Amino acid sequence: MNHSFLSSLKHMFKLDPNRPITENQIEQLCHTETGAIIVGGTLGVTYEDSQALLKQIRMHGKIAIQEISNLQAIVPGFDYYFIPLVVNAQDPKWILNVHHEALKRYGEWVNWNQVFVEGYIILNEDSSVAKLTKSKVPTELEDVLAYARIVDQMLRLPILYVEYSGKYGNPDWLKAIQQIVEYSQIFYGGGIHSYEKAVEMSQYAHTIIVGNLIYEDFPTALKTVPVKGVSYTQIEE
Ligand SMILES: CC(C)=CCC/C(C)=C/CC/C(C)=C/CC/C(C)=C/CC/C(C)=C/CC/C(C)=C/CC/C(C)=C/COP(=O)(O)OP(=O)(O)O
Ligand SMILES: O=P(O)(O)OC[C@@H](O)CO
Ligand SMILES: [Mg+2]
Repeated sequence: MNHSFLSSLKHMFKLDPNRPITENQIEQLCHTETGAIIVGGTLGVTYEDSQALLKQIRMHGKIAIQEISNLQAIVPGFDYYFIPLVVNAQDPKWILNVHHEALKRYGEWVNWNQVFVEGYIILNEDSSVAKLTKSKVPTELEDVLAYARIVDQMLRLPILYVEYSGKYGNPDWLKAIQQIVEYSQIFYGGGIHSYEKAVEMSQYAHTIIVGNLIYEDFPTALKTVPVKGVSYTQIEE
């Protein structure tokens, strides 16, 4: 592991610019021990909504990361940018075509020290992201591990994002992924709806991400963050 910022992240919240949240709720999220706040979603993400979230996160001094999902909504001023690359997408637009388009427009202004590419494996076929990217969702572990090897060993991407968006994943699969990954930081996201689930997936992922729960059960979302000094079970680096 050679990315000190990434390796400091145990937990992150993901705010969807397309969903309503109050200023007070953002303040409460920022005052937890979460490592950073990601701004991103699959559908209906606009420049204005993303910028409004950035402003509020900034007010509370938390690290703000934009996860870019469409070209029209790239907002300058975030601390970091995460660029998804969906390795099981079947629609070529979402493999590298959209990235090519982005770099044609913005390539000369990108500060690469702020950018991390995320190799996404989409594992919930009912999620918006699976439908948008026409992802081929594996049903066998051996296929998942082959995708993980593409991200980790073949492409050497800094982040392997195991994405179950909207559904809790299979901890055995995460454990198997953890056992073969050597380089990438493992992000896990999907269906974390309690502190216990956060602890369970933190055994197998370096970083867990909580999204929908913020909008469905705010008090429980706050409770998924490890308390200062009482961290989740640490995984060996
Ligand atoms: C000038 C300046 C500020 C430059 C900085 C910008 C920068 C670093 C540019 C780099 C150039 C570049 C390569 C940009 C990439 C552009 C781009 C549009 C990439 C597409 C990425 C992609 C494959 C998107 C598909 C969707 C996806 C993977 C989204 C990720 C987020 C996600 C999975 C959210 C979960 O969805 P959610 O909304 O929660 O789902 P539900 O609705 O079901 O809940
Ligand atoms: O919304 P949930 O299911 O928490 O998933 C979080 C994140 O992985 C979505 O990109
Ligand atoms: Mg969501």
